[in-house]
Amino acid sequence: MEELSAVNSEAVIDTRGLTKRFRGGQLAVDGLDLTVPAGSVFGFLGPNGSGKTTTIRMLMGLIEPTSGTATLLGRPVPRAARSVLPEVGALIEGPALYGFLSGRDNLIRYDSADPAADPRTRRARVAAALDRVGLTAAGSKKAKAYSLGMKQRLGLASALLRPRRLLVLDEPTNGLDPQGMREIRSLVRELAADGTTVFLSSHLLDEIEQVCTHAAVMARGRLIVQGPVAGLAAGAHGRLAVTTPDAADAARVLKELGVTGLTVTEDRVTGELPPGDVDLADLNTALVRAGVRVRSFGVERASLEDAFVALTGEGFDVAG
Ligand SMILES: Nc1ncnc2c1ncn2[C@@H]1O[C@H](COP(=O)(O)OP(=O)(O)OP(=O)(O)O)[C@@H](O)[C@H]1O
Repeated sequence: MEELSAVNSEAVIDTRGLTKRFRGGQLAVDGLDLTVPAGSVFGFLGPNGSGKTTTIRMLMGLIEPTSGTATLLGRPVPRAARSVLPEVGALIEGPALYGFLSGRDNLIRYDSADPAADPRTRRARVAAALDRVGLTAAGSKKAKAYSLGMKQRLGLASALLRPRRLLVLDEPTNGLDPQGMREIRSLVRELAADGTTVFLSSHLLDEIEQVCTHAAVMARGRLIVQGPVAGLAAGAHGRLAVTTPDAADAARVLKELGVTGLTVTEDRVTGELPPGDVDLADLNTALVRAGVRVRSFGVERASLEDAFVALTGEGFDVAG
């Protein structure tokens, strides 16, 4: 595993060798060392079946690890789950809602089931949570009349009925239309701006790039890489791209200068920059000297997808 960031002493989630082997022998999570810094929006990224939900279920004390350790907010789980989980809001596998109750009454019911929740402040906390997720106007509507995005926001509201230091969201935008996705993403950004650490799983690379400050990439139960999102993408080199009517000549010159993996179309050449320090100005000068008419010249920023492919040697090909 490649570690791109220094271990944060203020880790909100920290796991060492966390492993889950299911009874059938399936190794779902394999020796996970995960460090989620305080204040981050942390994306837990991986294709379907890579072990994300199993990890989250271990963190939330829902299933026992086979081996390894985990701490949440500095305290060991599952041992200290009782004392630590009240400070953690979680949304796992979609909210359980009563369709015949209003959004507001769903939250009241949910809060009433929490022995640690103060009934005297219940109505005010429910109103504040509805307001937080933009459901004040729809609060009296029956939940069965809610769109999927509204249901998901109501689920988030249930995680926000008391102050939380950490929110754990399992695929919070799964199944939502683009508008619903945008709403959840902007809500996540707002919550993070208020100082809550958000840990969210996703199989969508662009989602992680849009909302997360940090990410960890899982594949087949193993952690491939973790660190700041900007650093992860930088781990894959950007591709040089030249637009020119003299593409074949350009490719020949670039090849001589050590550019590899060249692709040539009618008016465009792209390729991998050679390792080490390369002055792009020298490449451009060489092209011009060779009589190549350059229309545009630059390096395309590597995406997290490029990084994933570079790290695993396989495409990020997921269903759904
Ligand atoms: N209760 C279980 N018993 C046996 N195998 C399981 C169980 N739960 C999950 N698995 C297996 O463990 C592996 C990891 O599953 P997990 O649900 O953690 O992946 P995931 O990354 O969350 O994917 P998804 O997004 O599809 O939920 C999969 O191969 C899955 O089939």
